[in-house]
Amino acid sequence: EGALDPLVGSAAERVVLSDQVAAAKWGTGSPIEDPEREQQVLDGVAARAVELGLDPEEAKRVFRDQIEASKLVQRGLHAHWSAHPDEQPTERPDLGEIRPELDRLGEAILVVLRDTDDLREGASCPGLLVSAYAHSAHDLDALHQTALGRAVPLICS
Ligand SMILES: C=C(O[C@@H]1C=C(C(=O)O)C=C[C@H]1O)C(=O)O
Repeated sequence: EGALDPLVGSAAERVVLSDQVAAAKWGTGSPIEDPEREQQVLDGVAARAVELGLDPEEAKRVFRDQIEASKLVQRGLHAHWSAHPDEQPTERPDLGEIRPELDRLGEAILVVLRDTDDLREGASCPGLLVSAYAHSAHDLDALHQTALGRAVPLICS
């Protein structure tokens, strides 16, 4: 497995978990975008980055992309479900149970960001990133591949 596979794999897990977020919000009138929760996520990321010895601004930049990727999935699924009512979710997951899972994935992403700090500055990073993307995207449909592409462009610093 390549050196960036764990990092891109965790970003892919976050993108896939966003399906549950989309289902939690579907039919409730809750907007996909929740700026207050985004700010909480980013504040938590910055604080944890400092503890881990990561540049908090860099960590926040990476997580702004994770958030955009999640909203891309949610918007894509809501559009799909509007057009294909037979594929709408039949159960509504509890957002309050999904967000702690997003937080756990966020922690995993921060730890692997720290573990790959030197590697991500090196000349080999773009090649490793493409290879990790290919491995993770293999199992994803087009929407989730697009979202994963949105999630990882700032990984090589
Ligand atoms: C994932 C959610 O949807 C959006 C994306 C967020 C994220 O990726 O962390 C946070 C808030 C929302 O703007 C959510 O509401 O939890």
